[in-house]
Amino acid sequence: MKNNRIKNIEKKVLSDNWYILNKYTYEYQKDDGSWETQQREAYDRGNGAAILLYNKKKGTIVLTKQFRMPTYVNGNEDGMMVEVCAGLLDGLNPEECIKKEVEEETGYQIDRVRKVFESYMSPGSVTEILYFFVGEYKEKMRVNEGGGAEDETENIEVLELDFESAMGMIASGEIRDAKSIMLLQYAKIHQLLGQ
Ligand SMILES: Nc1nc2c(ncn2[C@@H]2O[C@H](COP(=O)(O)OP(=O)(O)O[C@H]3O[C@H](CO)[C@@H](O)[C@H](O)[C@@H]3O)[C@@H](O)[C@H]2O)c(=O)[nH]1
Ligand SMILES: [Mg+2]
Repeated sequence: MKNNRIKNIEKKVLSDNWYILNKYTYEYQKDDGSWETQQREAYDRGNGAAILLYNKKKGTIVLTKQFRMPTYVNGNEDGMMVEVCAGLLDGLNPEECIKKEVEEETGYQIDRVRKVFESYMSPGSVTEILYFFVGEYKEKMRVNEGGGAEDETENIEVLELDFESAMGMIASGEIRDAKSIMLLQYAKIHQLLGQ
């Protein structure tokens, strides 16, 4: 940490039930040189990785569909979310993590992935940085049905969609998950699936 305008950082754990909610109190030096005390809560659930699985020949991509409680309590009618495959690092490096998640959630065993960018997803409240990948899948790489890890009570449906229909689902509001929109737009801009 290298910001001379921040000092005396104190951390108080507000909740450590599943992930950790911390309250930070610190002094911040304003433009006029004076110091003020600030407080910010930061939810720490670790970092994550996400991937767009695509098949250039077929013009298709693989997405997941699952119930997301935080969206259900905030206007998402049935709580179901269509998302790219993603998961928390859980001690692995981003590349190892995403390959493991791809196999667990979608059933594909892929050997090559390419990192395309990284992003803080909600910098005002969540500590998480997310690493973004793209990777090609082929039918012969399917080793199981996917669906998510049993011990994590994940119930994930695997969707194989035409790339252009998925782009249409952003416009229609059927896809409204930030990491998924970012990767789909990356694929469009860089013509990953051709024109
Ligand atoms: N019991 C319990 N289980 C939980 C809780 N929160 C999460 N879990 C379980 O932990 C699993 C974590 O699954 P991952 O696949 O590793 O993570 P993810 O939830 O898919 O995370 C991805 O999407 C997030 C939301 O967009 C991203 O924030 C994250 O970086 C990653 O990309 C969840 O599916 C769920 O089963 C909780 O509070 N209690
Ligand atoms: Mg996941």
